[in-house]
Amino acid sequence: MSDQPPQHDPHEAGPYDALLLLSFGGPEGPDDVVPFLENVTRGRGIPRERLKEVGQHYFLFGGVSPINAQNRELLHAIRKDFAEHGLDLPVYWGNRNWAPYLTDTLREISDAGHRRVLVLATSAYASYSGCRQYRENLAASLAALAEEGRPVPRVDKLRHYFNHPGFVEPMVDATLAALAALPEDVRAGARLAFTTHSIPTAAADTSGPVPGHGEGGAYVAQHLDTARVIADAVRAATGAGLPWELVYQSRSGAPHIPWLEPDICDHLADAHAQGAPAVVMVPIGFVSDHMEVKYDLDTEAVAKAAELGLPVSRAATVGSDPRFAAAVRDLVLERAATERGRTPERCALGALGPSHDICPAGCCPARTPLPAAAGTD
Ligand SMILES: CC1=C(CCC(=O)O)c2cc3nc(cc4[nH]c(cc5[nH]c(cc1n2)c(C)c5CCC(=O)O)c(CCC(=O)O)c4C)C(CCC(=O)O)=C3C
Ligand SMILES: [Fe+2]
Repeated sequence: MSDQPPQHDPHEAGPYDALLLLSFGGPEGPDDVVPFLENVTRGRGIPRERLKEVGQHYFLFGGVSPINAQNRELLHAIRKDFAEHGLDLPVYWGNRNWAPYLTDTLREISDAGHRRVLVLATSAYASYSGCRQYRENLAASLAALAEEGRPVPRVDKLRHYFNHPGFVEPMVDATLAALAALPEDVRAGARLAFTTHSIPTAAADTSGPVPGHGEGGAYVAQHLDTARVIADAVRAATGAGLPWELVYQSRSGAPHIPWLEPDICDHLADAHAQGAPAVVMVPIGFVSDHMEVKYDLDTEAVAKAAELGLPVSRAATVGSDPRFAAAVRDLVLERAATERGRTPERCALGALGPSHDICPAGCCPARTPLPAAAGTD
């Protein structure tokens, strides 16, 4: 037991002097699509055919990804929450792959005199793509600042928040709403399909330590933990224990490289063949209803379901839910307290417990090692 009070000081973000919302970025018009895809795929060996196809997904939506508007809303929600709770911490926004670019935002942060920056990535789980790649981009941008002779702020990254109640509870409500949107006669037998981005199995197997489960596998273990919490809450709310499964979407690698399966579309076909009357798709792997949700689920998977004659509905992601904004404040205050040498309470649902604050050495390695900020290596 600690002799310190478990609460965090509700107004104290020190030693931090800024929060940076770090996201993926997306195109905002037809002319942006190709340069955006070039930014995303530089050096990643994605087949040309796949790129053409993904470009078409964006063109179908006028060349506009919803992700930037969603991040502007999240930024607004976080600033509003901080202001309402007397937390005086400036919040900035930068992206890995589109304007506002991370390097430009960090330059602004440095020029404003900030020296300790906490980073909230719009990715809730471990994995190379969801964590280290963001840290590599941070390191590259900080190196650019050093090159320009600017003061380089120290950056830390908030822990993975997949199991924070402020992330999970909005998804429980969204799942219940999606269930209610199904025709009444198929609701009772509906299946829950929790979806996330597929990644290469090699990346999944090295995605970081899992408490009590050994060295790798955090990506799948964390998703299963969140899925189970939501499924249990849905059972508690409806009295019906619906069958559920974790499935994958948005695979992009060459066919001979194994990626996590089953794909959502194959899952819909299997569920239908097994007599499932309906499926609720719950995209727990994503923070907002961006293109992977709007195209891969709402367009492609919905078309597949229509072809099968299988009723489906899709749960909303957390987006800018005030509970998520409050969770961000909680995570900031928690980490700030930890940095000040306190032992704050660390909120987490599920069986895995709160994730590590600092990524351990060798965590979610890249195929080609690059410098990474905000971690042990
Ligand atoms: C785990 C994960 C997340 C979730 C965590 C997080 O959110 O970070 C995520 C999010 C996103 N992925 C996105 C877009 C893309 N991802 C691609 C490619 C890839 N993603 C991967 C993984 C992930 N991706 C991987 C292993 C690749 C293969 C190439 C490589 O090894 O790096 C490609 C290239 C074309 C293609 O092949 O699909 C695009 C265009 C957008 C923006 C959507 C919008 O514009 O609204 C978002 C939020
Ligand atoms: Fe992606």
